[in-house]
Amino acid sequence: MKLRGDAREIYKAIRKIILDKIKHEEAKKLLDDFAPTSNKEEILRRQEYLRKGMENVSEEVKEYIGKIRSIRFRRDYLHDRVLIVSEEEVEEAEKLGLCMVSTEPVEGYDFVLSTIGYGIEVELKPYDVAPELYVMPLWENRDVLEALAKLFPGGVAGKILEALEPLEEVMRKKEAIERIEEFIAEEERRLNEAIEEKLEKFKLTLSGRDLVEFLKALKSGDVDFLLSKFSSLNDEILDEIRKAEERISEKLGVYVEVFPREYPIEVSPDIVEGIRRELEREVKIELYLKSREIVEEILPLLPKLKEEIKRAYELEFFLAVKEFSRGFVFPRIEEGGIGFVEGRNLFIENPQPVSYFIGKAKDPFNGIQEANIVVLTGANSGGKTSLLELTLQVVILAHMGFPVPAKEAWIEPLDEVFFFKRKRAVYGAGAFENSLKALVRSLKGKGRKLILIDEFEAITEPGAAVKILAEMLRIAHEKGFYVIIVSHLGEDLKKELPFARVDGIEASGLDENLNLIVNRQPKFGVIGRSTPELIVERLAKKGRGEEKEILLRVLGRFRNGTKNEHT
Ligand SMILES: Nc1ncnc2c1ncn2[C@@H]1O[C@H](COP(=O)(O)OP(=O)(O)OP(=O)(O)O)[C@@H](O)[C@H]1O
Repeated sequence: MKLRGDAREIYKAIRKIILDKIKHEEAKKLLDDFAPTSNKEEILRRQEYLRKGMENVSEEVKEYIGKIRSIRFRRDYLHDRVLIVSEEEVEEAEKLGLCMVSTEPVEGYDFVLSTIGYGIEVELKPYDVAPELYVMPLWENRDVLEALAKLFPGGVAGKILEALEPLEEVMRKKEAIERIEEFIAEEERRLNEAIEEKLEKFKLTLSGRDLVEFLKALKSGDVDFLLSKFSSLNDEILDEIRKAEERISEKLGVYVEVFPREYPIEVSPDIVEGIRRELEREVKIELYLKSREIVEEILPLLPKLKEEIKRAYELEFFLAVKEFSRGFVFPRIEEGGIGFVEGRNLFIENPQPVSYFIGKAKDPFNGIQEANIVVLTGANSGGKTSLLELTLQVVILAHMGFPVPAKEAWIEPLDEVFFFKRKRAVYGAGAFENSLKALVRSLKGKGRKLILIDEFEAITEPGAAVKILAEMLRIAHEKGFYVIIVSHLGEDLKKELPFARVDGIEASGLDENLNLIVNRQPKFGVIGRSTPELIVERLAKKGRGEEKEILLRVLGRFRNGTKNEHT
């Protein structure tokens, strides 16, 4: 279905309301598949799809959907390994583009892979040469897998999580190695403090008798005795160092000798760096080997994982549609015009529900004049424009295959929908000419059309407007188009077009806050008065001083005028 004139704006506004309820771009994209269509079967197919989708989705999944992200697997060039192959295999190996390829052993790599017996034996397959490229993105997105496992119990995400479990230990090591400087610095400080304390104590506990013996030994040159006095201290220091190293090793998962055996204890950055590099190398190999084991289990599950992520986005989409269309109804798709019962304008907060139809008078409109051309008249600010918009909302959503904001609705599939918004009252030839052209264009050709026009007369004088509109509406009538036109010229148009129905929205007065009391529900077949006197009255009551006087005089003219009409 084609959207003409300002109808596209309404479509965009509806889309925005729906899209604002969706977080993920991937889920937002699903709405693109719901562009309005004139194809009845397609509309029904979409209705069925949405009906089922909304039925099966519940609020509880929201929490998990929020955690879903697409998991991207990237082909990286890995600089930590070299692949040694035979001359014949070089081309194939290089094509993999995963790491350095050589026909002979080369120095400077953390580990060596080979098809010809130099290092770790591999086949020339990407998942053999670089299994981490498959495994690591999954490991890094465990939260996504966990959310998917909750959304689809028994699915592949849960299986992948299980397969990843053996990685836990090596990943813990890897993380610890990244913090090795921090661990060592902390232990170094602790050690120095502990030793300092021991030295302090040692000095304090040297008794007078010890001192006498010490001096005696010094005199006699008894070195062994002297050293024995310090050896217990030395043992204690060594013990502290060992304990500190044990604590570090526990964190790293391998034993490392970090500290020099002398006081004060100070580890040079070079040594830390050396230890780190060595540990990293070990962990890389371990990670490679573990990944290789895991990748075999995981590879066959990846296509299904992609599907699960897609389904999660679909759930998010269904959830948004469900939220958007709470209290809505799927319209019946049938011939004979457009109608809705208790329609609620999406752009108005807490709207008064309005029922309306054009074309055939189906239940509950039985007995009301049927017409393809309807003139909507009535009170200023009564809700005429809003009713045109509501009609558009219902029509557009119905053609999207969506539920519509009403209790009941039916729609004849249309080829084109035109909406001509009220243009500012500019009497310039340009505005008039353009609007006229647009209106004429809408009447051209054939097809099932709905044309909504908001106060065309605002841009020309009423006399001319009646002539133009009467003739145009007659053409629309002859062509079987549906037209709803908002106009204050109801009386004149009714005379010219007996086949048209004129409906009216009425204001019955002002409430205590001087707001217009309007029944937004049009009365069928009744010309609605535009009640400008109520606006004058409102301003008169609100006004002050001379302004008030002027307005009261104008109001008086209305009252007298009315009296005169009756007498
Ligand atoms: N069904 C409704 N429920 C509640 N408020 C409504 C409803 N329809 C319209 N309104 C409110 O009434 C006001 C006037 O609506 P609208 O512009 O549609 O009136 P109008 O008849 O086209 O006015 P005008 O004669 O000035 O062109 C708006 O603020 C709108 O939000």
